[in-house]
This record gives sequence, C-alpha cells and structure tokens, in this order.
Amino acid sequence: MTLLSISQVRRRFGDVVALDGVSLDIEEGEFFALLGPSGCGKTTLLRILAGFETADEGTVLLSGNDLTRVPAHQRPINLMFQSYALFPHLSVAGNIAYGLQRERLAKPEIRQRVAEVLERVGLAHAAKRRPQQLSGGQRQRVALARAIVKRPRLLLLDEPHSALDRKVRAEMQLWLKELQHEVGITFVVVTHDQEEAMSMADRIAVLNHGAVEQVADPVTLYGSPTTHFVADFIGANNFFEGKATASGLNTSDFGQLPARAGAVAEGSKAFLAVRPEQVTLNGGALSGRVLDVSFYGGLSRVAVSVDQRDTPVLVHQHGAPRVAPGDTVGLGWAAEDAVLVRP
Ligand SMILES: Nc1ncnc2c1ncn2[C@@H]1O[C@H](COP(=O)(O)OP(=O)(O)OP(=O)(O)O)[C@@H](O)[C@H]1O
Repeated sequence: MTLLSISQVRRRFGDVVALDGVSLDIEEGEFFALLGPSGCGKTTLLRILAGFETADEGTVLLSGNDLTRVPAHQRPINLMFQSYALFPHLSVAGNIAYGLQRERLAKPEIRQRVAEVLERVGLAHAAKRRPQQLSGGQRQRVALARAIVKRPRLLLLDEPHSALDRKVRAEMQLWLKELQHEVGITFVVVTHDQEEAMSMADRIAVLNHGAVEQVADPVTLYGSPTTHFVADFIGANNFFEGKATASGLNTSDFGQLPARAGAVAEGSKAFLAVRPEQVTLNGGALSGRVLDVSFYGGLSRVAVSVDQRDTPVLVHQHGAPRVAPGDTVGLGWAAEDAVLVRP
C-alpha cells in the first residue's frame, strides 16, 4: 500500500531550481533511498516531507491525506539529523524519553517504552551515560532510538552514516537495515553514497538536478539503468556513443556493437553501457592494447586502450591477472550484458 505520494513537487531558491517537478510513491514498510550528488535537491525534498520547508508547487500525501498545511510537529514523521542533535546534558535514557515527555505521556509508559527501545538498539547497559561518553556508532543508535520511540509512520534519515568511519559505517548499514525490518517503520534515507543506498534500500530514487532520473530496486538500477547519468553514477561502466539499432548500437568509430535495447527506442541517440565485469579479453567486437593491470586480491582490474577512444576500456577479471601491459587483446561482451541508455 502506498504510504507517501509525492506529486510534481517544485522548489526554487532565487535562481536555483532545487526540485524540478518530483513525483514519487513510497510504499508502507519500505526502506527507500534518495540518492544523488551534492546539490541534486535530496535534502530539500527530505525537509519538505518533514515540514521544515515548503514546496512552491505540488502535493505530498500521507495515506491519502494532504500534508501541505500540517505543521512539522503534528506530522507522524520523524527526522534524524546528520549530526544526530543529541542533548549533551541529558543521559542516553533522558535523550530518548525527551520526546515522549513533551507529549505528556504517563511516566510508567515512558519508562517502559524507553527500556524497550534501549533493548532493541542494544544500549540497555548505557542508559545512564552521556552522549560524549559514547562511540560514534553508539550515538547513532541513541539518535535512532529517540526517533523510533515515538512510533512515527515515517522516519527520515539525512546522511545517517556520514559521521562514522568506514568500518563502523558498514556495520551500521547492516544494523540499520535489520532494525528497519524489525520495527516495520517506513524509512526514507538521503545519501550521496551509492554503495550505501545499494546495500540498504529496497528501492532507490536517483536524483539529478532536482529531477528523478530512475526509481528501481538496486539490482535493476545496476543491471538496467535507463540513463547515462544513472549508469555512470552507480558502479563502474564503459560507454560508447551512437544510434540505437534493432540489435545494439551503431557507432561511427566501431560499427555495430551488441547490446539490449533497454529503455531506448530504435533510431534515437544513445549510449551503450557495459560493466567491466561483463567484458571478456578473448576476442570480440574491438581490439586494443593492455595499458595497466592492478591486482586487488579477488579481482584484477585491466585498462585497455582502444584506438579512437579517449578513455581506456576497463575490464575486471576474477582472481590473478591473466594479461600483462603491452599485450594485444580482443574485447567482447554478450548482447544481453550491455544495455542502451538515454543520453
Ligand atoms: N535555503 C536555501 N537557500 C538557497 N539555496 C538553497 C537553500 N537550500 C538549498 N539550496 C540550494 O538548492 C540546491 C539543492 O540543495 P539540497 O541541499 O537539497 O541538495 P542536496 O542534494 O541535499 O545536496 P547536499 O548533499 O550537498 O546537501 C542546491 O543548489 C542548494 O545550494
């Protein structure tokens, strides 16, 4: 069932168009990610959902009810800030209880709900500590506990892992996904980190210049991007430019190259996108010379220079390298492993 229906939302700041007609439906219980580079408008959209910012045009419905005129504190929506915004003078339990106290819930109920949520985030032992006595990952758990204890319909998370180092970040991504499944609250997370979005979200909306480029699950986004921007932003890709034909792409430099049509109509301008792990080095449509080989344990990355191309073709091979710089190689791929995308 649709929980949140965002329709044709626009927002400008002076000359800057932050959101240029964004429409999205987010399902009940979904872990949804808004992904895009800095300045694409994702924070503005999150703030509009929370009620801290207003749209110039468009509507936001929550279970069919228009939120436009509902003030932030009356929305069944919580926002977890990037900085966590914990109160330094309150204990962990005090921070979590704060919102419930403001709602004037009875003391025994507050005590019980705080204890429950502390247990859930694995911080029961740290209830009396102050935020500055906690690690970054623990602070994030407190911020999440404080957000979910109010049992919102929707939890918005702004770059939740940006304050954490790499290793903790990976642990917290896994944990956040588990937590979301356990509590069943709909999560909308804003991130510029494609790996983070891919590893956590059920579905991802990729934003660029205030507009939605594509909405899909991670596997579809990776395997069947519809635009050059999405194919380039998510993972590594090799691109060729040309015109879509019935069986691939017609290029001026390399003739016909095999690919699936994807979302591109025959005869239109397009790019062929092929992932490095789909390219083989034993014969095929192109030939080139190995420029560079680097070994990463389970994976070797090979850069192949091809005449008439400014950028080398990247190839990933499983295991140790089987070619060396200077080798002449053929580059090939199966038509179903390459996809045509819109410019
Ligand atoms: N209050 C404001 N006043 C003026 N311009 C703003 C304001 N808020 C956002 N913008 C502009 O709107 C555009 C979108 O900003 P937004 O913060 O939504 O992007 P973002 O994708 O979240 O980027 P980041 O990841 O850097 O936060 C940017 O060009 C930004 O400079």
